Amino acid sequence: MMSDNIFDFGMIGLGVMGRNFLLNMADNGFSVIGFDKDAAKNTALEGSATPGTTVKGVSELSQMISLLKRPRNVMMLVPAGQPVDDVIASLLPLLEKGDVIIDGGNSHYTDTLRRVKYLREKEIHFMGIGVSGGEEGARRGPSIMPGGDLAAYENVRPMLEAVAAKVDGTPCVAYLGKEGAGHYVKMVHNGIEYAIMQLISESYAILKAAGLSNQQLHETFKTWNEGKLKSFLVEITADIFLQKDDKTDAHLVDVISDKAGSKGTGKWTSQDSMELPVAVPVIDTAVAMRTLSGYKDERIKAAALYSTTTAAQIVPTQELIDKVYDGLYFATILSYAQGLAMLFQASKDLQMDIPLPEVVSVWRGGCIIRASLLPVFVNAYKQNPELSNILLNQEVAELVKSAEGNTRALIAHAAQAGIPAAGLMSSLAYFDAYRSERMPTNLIQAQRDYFGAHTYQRIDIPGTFHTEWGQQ
Ligand SMILES: NC(=O)C1=CN([C@@H]2O[C@H](COP(=O)(O)OP(=O)(O)OC[C@H]3O[C@@H](n4cnc5c(N)ncnc54)[C@H](OP(=O)(O)O)[C@@H]3O)[C@@H](O)[C@H]2O)C=CC1
Ligand SMILES: O=C(CO)[C@H](O)[C@H](O)COP(=O)(O)O
Repeated sequence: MMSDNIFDFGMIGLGVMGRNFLLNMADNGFSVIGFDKDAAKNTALEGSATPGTTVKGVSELSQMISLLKRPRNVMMLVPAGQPVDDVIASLLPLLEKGDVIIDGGNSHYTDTLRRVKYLREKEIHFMGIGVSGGEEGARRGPSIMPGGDLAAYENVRPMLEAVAAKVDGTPCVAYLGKEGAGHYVKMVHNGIEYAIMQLISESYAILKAAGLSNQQLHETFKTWNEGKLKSFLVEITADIFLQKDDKTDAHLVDVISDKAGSKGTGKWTSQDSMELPVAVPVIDTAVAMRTLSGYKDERIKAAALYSTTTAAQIVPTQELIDKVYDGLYFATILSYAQGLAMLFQASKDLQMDIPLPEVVSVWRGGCIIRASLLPVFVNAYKQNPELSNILLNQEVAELVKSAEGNTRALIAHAAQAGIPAAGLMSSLAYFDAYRSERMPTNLIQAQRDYFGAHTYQRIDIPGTFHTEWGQQ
């Protein structure tokens, strides 16, 4: 017979992430128990456990809680929103003061702030933790972004460090700030994820228009993944081009609908960037392009109405591939720059104390946006932990400048050929604005004052001014 209080860790929600995270914990020597109301998921959990590990699945929440060691560590990996509140409500009568609840899903940080306050009053520790790496990451080593209750973090830290991805022996987990910080960092991680995915899809469009076959696209991305673009997203893109459809003779990528889905984190990043405000136009563009992808019926009509009459200058294939390589590299750096600038500002404005050196270190392994660029950013923050934008770091500047010429040529090519490349274009437009000592926004100030008496400042005399425009 099983004795009481034998399990180290409990999981609620045994879907893609919960099941794999729990199996990962078990492989690392922890005794784990999972709850899912769907009995089939409990059976599947136990059935996929590594022999010799201690894994149990139950269909009664109270049973799971009664079998946990005290103080209890309970994590949930359920859909964001109401399900998280429902789980908390069902846990409260079963838990005791000092127990720990962890929300590992993609919750909005404002929900996390609310839940932290609510549970603090009940003397229950609550942590919002971002988990990234998808199914494989959860199983073999995710990147983990904890925030909130520091005492609770110290309690679960050995477990999180054991299951996290490792880079050079260092676990990809660190305390990333107060209250909602873990979920804030994960939200911005996903914003950057959206941006890079958009940029890769534009690169694909340009190369496909130049006549590259799926085999050639595979080889190109595979080669890129051996160089400066080495990253998880480039690696899986190379694989995708090889995948054959099991229903037709086609490559799978060619029969997938071009309407892209989303669950909300990219949109939240854009929304919150505007609240701060911080400019993240590549992320905004990525969100907008997913939205536009949904206008399928209208796009079919517009394609007939506006069939392109533009013709790009013919560029030899290898030359074009090199331009796309640099353009994608340039725009990828710009995507990280915008997301990290947002975290810098949010950390201060929302009093979250997000340590950017730790954020980029945690992103080096396990997560969807892991890339060989991350150590460069780690160095940048080592030199200056208060760096407001990584574009101001000398090493980053050299990398950006090395790719700038080809990026401009690539964007000119895309514009001439009528290939949508809004993310790439937006990255260059941001770069050109960011490196402008004087922007043309003096004219906007003049217009605002002209029609609305909104006043303006001068470059030569301090103070605030208004002019009765046109009365000369
Ligand atoms: N999939 C991914 O790549 C990643 C997902 N995430 C986030 O992790 C979380 C979980 O995602 P994922 O595992 O993919 O989702 P799944 O849909 O695969 O699994 C969700 C699980 O939550 C359970 N559940 C839903 N509502 C409730 C509820 N009210 N009470 C108890 N259990 C509930 C479901 O149970 P049942 O089906 O039996 O109702 C299911 O087992 C989400 O927040 C997601 O955004 C984070 C990183 C990566
Ligand atoms: O968090 C994740 C990866 O980091 C999830 O896979 C998330 O669902 C991706 O976002 P979306 O579904 O909106 O594309």
